[in-house]
Amino acid sequence: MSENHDAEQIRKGLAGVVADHTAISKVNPETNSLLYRGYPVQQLAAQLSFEEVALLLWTGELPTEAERDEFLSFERSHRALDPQVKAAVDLLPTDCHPMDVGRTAVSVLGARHPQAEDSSPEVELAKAKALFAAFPAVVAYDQRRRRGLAAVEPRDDLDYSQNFLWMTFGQEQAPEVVDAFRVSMVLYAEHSFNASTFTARVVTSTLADLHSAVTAAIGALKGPLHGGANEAVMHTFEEIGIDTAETRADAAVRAKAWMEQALAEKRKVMGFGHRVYKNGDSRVPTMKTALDAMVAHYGRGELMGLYDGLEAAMDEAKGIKPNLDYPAGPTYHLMGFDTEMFTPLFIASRITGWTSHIMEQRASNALIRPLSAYNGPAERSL
Ligand SMILES: CC(=O)SCCNC(=O)CCNC(=O)[C@H](O)C(C)(C)COP(=O)(O)OP(=O)(O)OC[C@H]1O[C@@H](n2cnc3c(N)ncnc32)[C@H](O)[C@@H]1OP(=O)(O)O
Ligand SMILES: O=C([O-])CC(=O)C(=O)O
Repeated sequence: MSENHDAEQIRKGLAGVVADHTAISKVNPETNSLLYRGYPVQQLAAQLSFEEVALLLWTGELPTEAERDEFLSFERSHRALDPQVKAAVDLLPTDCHPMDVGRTAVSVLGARHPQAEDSSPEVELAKAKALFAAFPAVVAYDQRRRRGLAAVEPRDDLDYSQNFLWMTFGQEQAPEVVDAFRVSMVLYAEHSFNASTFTARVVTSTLADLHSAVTAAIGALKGPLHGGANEAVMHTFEEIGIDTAETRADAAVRAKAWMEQALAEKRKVMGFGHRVYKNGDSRVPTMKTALDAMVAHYGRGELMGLYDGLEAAMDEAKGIKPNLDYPAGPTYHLMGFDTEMFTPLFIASRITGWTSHIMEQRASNALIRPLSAYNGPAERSL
């Protein structure tokens, strides 16, 4: 085929283009539902650990008790911060973006992997599991070093979510906090052909290795139109101004006025809208329940005034609904993470979805290479 294509064939942003099959998840905007391997995400978030959900995504089935226990012990024994990764992170300034730290850490883990160039199914699954286990220590250490604190060793008597929070804050957290964190991990894990997952599939389609694909996916996740929106939500709250002494109703009034002004200035407000869901994101109610629990736990009702005010004003003006990043941002804020750390938390979760897609792409590969409609100068001579 030549590159003489009609401009009408262009689907800007690949909107509405069906690029391939996937058996990993189904996003259905008509029923406002999301299934992981056939199971509604709400049920998974209510009943399963994040470790079990990870196994489901990778293998396609819920683990047996023996499979689960084997993975739990693997995960616990692969949590420690690799000294070489720590050394690489220490070379990075403490004011660089934490997504750059995450991207660098995955790249270093890839380069140091003893089977870096082996992409056989068994090795690839083992790489995915090891990355899942290793990444929390990177985020936790990065959060701590920015506060001038030393790394905290993992504890193998704690589950994934408990240990993640332990390594970050050096304290065991209340069960409701751990549970809200677990729910966020389950909800962020997988969402079909979103920009970062598609990036991972494009890289895999060239037959590159898993760590290269995940490193590229992290780059795609960083932007505020995708994963970076959870951080951006908190910046919006900060721009409006968080006043812990304010009533919920007063905060809502201020937030509404801020949103009206922002929309009048044609600003995009992060945390709202979605390429696929046009009538609300299937994951928001579950994440909002987790946020409500954190608001009650930390006694921070005024934050929900900002939340309600922005949501109502956006709905009134444009009918645009919040996406998952909207409740997730303030949830992580209440837990004590710095705002810039929110998107690396998304990485920790999405490693499961990305690596599942990498394995699916590799198992049925075709190089991803679309066409373009040339609109540069006509042929000319020097
Ligand atoms: C986990 C995730 O990655 S979820 C997504 C996280 N991203 C964000 O929250 C970023 C903010 N949202 C957005 O930019 C968009 O809604 C996207 C990129 C997510 C999806 O957008 P698309 O499907 O490409 O729709 P598009 O950006 O063209 O928006 C359609 C219309 O709605 C408006 N719109 C969409 N989202 C927003 C928003 N958040 N704030 C203000 N206006 C918006 C657009 O300005 C546009 O209006 P127009 O037709 O008058 O020009
Ligand atoms: O599906 C998308 O485009 C973005 C999204 O919600 C996700 O990746 O979780």
